[in-house]
Amino acid sequence: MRTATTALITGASSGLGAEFAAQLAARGHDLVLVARSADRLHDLAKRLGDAHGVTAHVLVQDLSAPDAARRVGAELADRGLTVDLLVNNAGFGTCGPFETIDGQRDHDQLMVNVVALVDLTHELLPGMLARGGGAVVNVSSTASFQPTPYLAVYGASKTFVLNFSLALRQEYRRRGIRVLAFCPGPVETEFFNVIGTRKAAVTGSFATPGPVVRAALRALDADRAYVVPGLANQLSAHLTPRRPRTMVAAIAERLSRGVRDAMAGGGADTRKPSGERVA
Ligand SMILES: NC(=O)C1=CN([C@@H]2O[C@H](COP(=O)(O)OP(=O)(O)OC[C@H]3O[C@@H](n4cnc5c(N)ncnc54)[C@H](OP(=O)(O)O)[C@@H]3O)[C@@H](O)[C@H]2O)C=CC1
Ligand SMILES: N[C@@H](C=O)C(=O)O
Repeated sequence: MRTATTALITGASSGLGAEFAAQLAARGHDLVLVARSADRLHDLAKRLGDAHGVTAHVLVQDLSAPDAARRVGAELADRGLTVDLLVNNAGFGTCGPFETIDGQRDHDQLMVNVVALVDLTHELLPGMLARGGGAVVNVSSTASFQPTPYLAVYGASKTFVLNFSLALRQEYRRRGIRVLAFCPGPVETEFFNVIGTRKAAVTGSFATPGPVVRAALRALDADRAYVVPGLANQLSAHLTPRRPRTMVAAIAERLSRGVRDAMAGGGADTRKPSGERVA
């Protein structure tokens, strides 16, 4: 008899995704862990299986591939797995003046942050509806609430994720499906190594993954539409949309010049994380 519910988490090999996996395992969910880094996923699956007695499956997939979600769906079917909670977390950013960013890298960013997220929802939502319930957590960002000069494609990808999630929630809220847009501000993860500078965190204040993911799961439990962890992040998320859009974009450009300068050789701040924080 099937008792545990299963959560599929993309980008589970590090950062927020690994933290979602740990907190969901502690709640008793079986897991499907998706990312490219096979060794990290297998280590995490073993660790969480040993610690919490859950079953953690590993599914190695590059989500920038055009048929990534179809491959994930086919692999789940082969293994006889169904998914009750989809956490679309995998993602990365690019930054700097637009013309300095590699076009293929931006293309791949949209494939992972946007296309794979929509495609995986297409793969898994029909099964949730057929079984009478389920949930989707889409990882957006505080970058979703305004234009983000020098992170133009990244911010726009997260605006897509926010609005897609809010729309989907309205479509499915009476059919047993919860949809949450999770909009964290800067969090200490490998995100800033990948993007190339800690200056990409324009506020300069970092949270740690534990409390931020706890806030997401509390919001999911409460069936909230979206959540912005941290008071300062909430204030900026809720105040900026009330100003003229062009003014917000102009202010954002001034505040983000550190990102531009860092990518021109100004140097990244490489401070290490310490303690647990919700920025
Ligand atoms: N850290 C922050 O300040 C914030 C992050 N976010 C969002 O949180 C999410 C998680 O990022 P975070 O944990 O911070 O960063 P990390 O860099 O620590 O984790 C990113 C995860 O995404 C996976 N990933 C990246 N590219 C691909 C790919 N092509 N195919 C499959 N998986 C991929 C990585 O796995 P692998 O390399 O093994 O494939 C990794 O597991 C992202 O969507 C990010 O935009 C939102 C707001 C703030
Ligand atoms: N929200 C963070 C990333 O998405 C940031 O502000 O850097």
